[in-house]
Amino acid sequence: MMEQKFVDFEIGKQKHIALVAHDGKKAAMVDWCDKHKEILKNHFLCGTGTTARLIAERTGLPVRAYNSGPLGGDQQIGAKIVEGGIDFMVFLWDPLEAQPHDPDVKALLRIAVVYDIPVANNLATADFMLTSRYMEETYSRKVLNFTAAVEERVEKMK
Ligand SMILES: O=C(CO)COP(=O)(O)O
Repeated sequence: MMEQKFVDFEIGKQKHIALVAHDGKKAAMVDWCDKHKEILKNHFLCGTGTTARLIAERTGLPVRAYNSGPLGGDQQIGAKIVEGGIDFMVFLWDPLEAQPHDPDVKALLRIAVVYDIPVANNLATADFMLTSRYMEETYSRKVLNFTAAVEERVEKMK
């Protein structure tokens, strides 16, 4: 039997949301979280170190804090996406400021696409996502079947 190229991963009704913002976007992120805290409180929240702390302090919501972005926080969140522990992300990256950890930023954005998780990179998209009917439902995201992909690659490399 031909192996499926993609497999379904379910995003539950309760989302595992990563919140990440560059310095120039932190105020906007904190304001946005405060404005939407009645919705956000129904989900599991996490974020890069500084962003998570600022959101938790302003809103009173529990936000699991990973390392600060430039110190590996983006990579930790990327790893969690790979493991299936994060399935929704608001990442307000700053288009007007160079980042020392730009490769990590790119890697996180890339892995979010690979794992087909909803990602907002600006407030308008974040608003659309948060008011989507899928916030109240489960959603089936499509992820490349890595078992089949590895099998195929191993056969090819032999
Ligand atoms: O740099 C970041 C994302 O790339 C954010 O990290 P902090 O939330 O620790 O500032």
